[in-house]
Amino acid sequence: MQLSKVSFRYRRRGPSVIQDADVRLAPGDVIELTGVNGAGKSTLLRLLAGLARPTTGTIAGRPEVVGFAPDRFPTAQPFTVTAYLRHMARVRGGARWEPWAERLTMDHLLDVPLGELSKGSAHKVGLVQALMAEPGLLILDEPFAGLDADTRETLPSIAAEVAARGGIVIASDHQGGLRLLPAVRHWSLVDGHLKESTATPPPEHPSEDAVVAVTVPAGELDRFLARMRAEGYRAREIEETR
Ligand SMILES: Nc1ncnc2c1ncn2[C@@H]1O[C@H](COP(=O)(O)OP(=O)(O)OP(=O)(O)O)[C@@H](O)[C@H]1O
Repeated sequence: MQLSKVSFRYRRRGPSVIQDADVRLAPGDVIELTGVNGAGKSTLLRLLAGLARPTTGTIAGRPEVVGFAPDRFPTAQPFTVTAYLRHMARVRGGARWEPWAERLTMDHLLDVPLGELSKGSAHKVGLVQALMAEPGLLILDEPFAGLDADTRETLPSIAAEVAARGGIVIASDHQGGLRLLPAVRHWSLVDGHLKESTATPPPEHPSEDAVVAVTVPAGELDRFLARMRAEGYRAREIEETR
């Protein structure tokens, strides 16, 4: 996917929110987008999603299936969570939403009307509708805001899995939630200009390794190891010696 000299302004004589963004996204990229409030992160994400069109410049090669989880999921809709997700699954050609709802621990929310959801719960519904169609481009606007600890921990592995099957993942994030993943690209928006920084933020504990042993049911071993590796840890099976 290629952005070529992309600029965007909301009003004809208004200021350019995005100026001359020239950037390429490759399958498997995970990108963290930062910038101060009002820098234009949501605007850039909407341009990438195809929900807004560049004022000038072009965006080419957008993957066919785009999943977009907005920063504020629109809850003013007369559905329960299940009815909404079923509807979205039909729109998405029979996509499976149930495994995602389970993974994001939403069982207790399924019968709740959208309008009665808390901010974090509504956000999870937005995540499920974005993930269910196996997007080639997954766009997450402030995905960690308001999420409970379990879901915050799950999200990086989900991003890594989407990338591992060739999807592009881009998330605006103030909280560094994706930084543990290996090979994350860092974009920042400053005065309308999109900059890529090559410097990876230093690990929190640069020279210290801790080794832990974890016991998991044999049937879950492969999934557990894959999840740990997706999050950038070195993980291997140890032969039981006792
Ligand atoms: N619909 C709109 N009409 C006019 N201006 C808008 C509109 N939406 C956003 N803007 C302006 O565009 C600029 C960028 O907004 P945007 O929401 O993209 O920033 P952001 O980086 O996502 O901010 P935040 O971190 O607060 O979510 C801001 O100056 C904002 O006021």
